Amino acid sequence: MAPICIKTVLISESVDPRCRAILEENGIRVTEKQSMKKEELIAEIKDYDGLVVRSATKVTADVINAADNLKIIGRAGTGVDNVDVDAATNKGVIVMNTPSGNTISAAELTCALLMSLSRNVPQAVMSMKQGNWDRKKFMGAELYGKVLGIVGLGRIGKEVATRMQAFGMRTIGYDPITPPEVSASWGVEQMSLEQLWPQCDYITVHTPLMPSTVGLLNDETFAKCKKGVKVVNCARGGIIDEEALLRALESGQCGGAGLDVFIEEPPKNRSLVNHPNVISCPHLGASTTEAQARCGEDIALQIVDMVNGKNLVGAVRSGDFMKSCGGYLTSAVLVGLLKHESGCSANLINIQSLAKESGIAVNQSHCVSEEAGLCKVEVVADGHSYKASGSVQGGVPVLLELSGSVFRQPVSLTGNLLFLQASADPQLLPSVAGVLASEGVQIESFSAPADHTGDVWYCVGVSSLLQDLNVLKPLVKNVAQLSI
Ligand SMILES: NC(=O)c1ccc[n+]([C@@H]2O[C@H](COP(=O)([O-])OP(=O)(O)OC[C@H]3O[C@@H](n4cnc5c(N)ncnc54)[C@H](O)[C@@H]3O)[C@@H](O)[C@H]2O)c1
Ligand SMILES: O=C(O)[C@H](O)COP(=O)(O)O
Repeated sequence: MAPICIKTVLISESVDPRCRAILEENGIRVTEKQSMKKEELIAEIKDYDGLVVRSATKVTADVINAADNLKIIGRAGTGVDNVDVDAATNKGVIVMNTPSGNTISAAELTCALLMSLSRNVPQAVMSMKQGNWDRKKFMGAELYGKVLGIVGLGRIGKEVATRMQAFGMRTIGYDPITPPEVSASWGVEQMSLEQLWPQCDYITVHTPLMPSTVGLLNDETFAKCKKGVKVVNCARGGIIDEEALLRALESGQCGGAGLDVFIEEPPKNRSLVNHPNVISCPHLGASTTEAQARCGEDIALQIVDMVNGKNLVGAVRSGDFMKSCGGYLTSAVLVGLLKHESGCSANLINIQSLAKESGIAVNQSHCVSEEAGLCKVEVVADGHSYKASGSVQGGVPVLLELSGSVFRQPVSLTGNLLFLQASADPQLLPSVAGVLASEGVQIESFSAPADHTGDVWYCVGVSSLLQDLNVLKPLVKNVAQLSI
């Protein structure tokens, strides 16, 4: 991938000092400013190329749109629900996280809450501190032989399962993505939620917060559970509906809850926190020295790798399509087509959402090809069809064919590229070179197709993009440019 220039980074939360040190060792100026109000952040962010946050900074569309230079939002941790990823993507800002740095810590806190719920440890501690010695009130129940339902069998769900199996718990679970045979290999039997609810003595949720997981446990689903079921939420506030939980605790349908996260943090409404059968923490899942060291270090290294054009690790959405050859090629073709059509500056990160907004339908399909790794993309815009095929060679995405023109050599999709469609003419290159020179642009490479019949596509590597593509229009039938 092409390097991205990051000279200044704002760290807006308490992130491990290794993060700052690594960024500074790599020539990036770092400012740390914590607990800023929204208006302060909006005023501050204008000057920075990068922002590093944890979960408390709300990186809303207002903040992103105020950030004229912003290229990267780094989340030192897992959840990016505090970042408006759509707004960032539309503005061409990469959002990246460090999803595995705090997995063990979050899993261990979940296990601690499960154990505390079974033996009323926090309540007993409080009672002791008040001078009591109450052995009857805090009668517990063993975890051994009980059923633990795990909703969300990703990184944390898996670690919780294997730890709680050591206590003799039977672990069952549900995840729409993790295949049942995979979770079975670490001892979790998968089933539908309808089958899961009535079997569980304990339920723990480990999904992201998204429309399909909001209120997974609600009045209706609590009613399907065993009376007295105990629940843990160490994932995100709202996956267990807070009002339904309170009702279930009051009716005894829920026997206890361990909560590390809340819809509003800190919660203004303290009804759950103050309930005698609730034990809670102020979002401490990732608050260990080890997790913070990993996340702080990882996010800094990921930013440095990106700056050096080495790697794009941890990118949340842009990364998903940029990591694949098909996604890269689709984005590159779209940037070429739309760069001068859309009012907003198009780049490889935001182009797919800009295209969607412009009503351009992009269909990516995969077909089995004899040439492994070959990828073909067709973009239909304004009734014209543009087809490209490419692959990744030595880690570099290359273009092999553009709308019927098969290039003699693969064209590296890096740097500033000019695509020209014209009828084959030996005078084309000198004429184009003359126009480019008069615009102060040098030719760095030239790729011609193998077959010169009819209108064909050429690719010209240039020192910089042209201010106005119209200067080439008298010489060519079609022209597009992009910077990668
Ligand atoms: N309390 C904390 O401090 C803390 C720390 C780390 C992570 N977290 C949170 O924990 C959660 C899990 O993190 P992770 O790293 O395991 O994520 P992950 O992406 O590895 O796993 C999430 C799993 O949820 C599954 N899922 C998605 N929709 C689902 C649904 N409707 N029903 C069931 N499963 C569904 C996904 O398929 C995935 O396997 C996230 O919300 C994350 O933000 C909290
Ligand atoms: O999603 C996460 O990584 C956790 O919720 C931790 O958030 P924190 O970095 O604010 O502790």
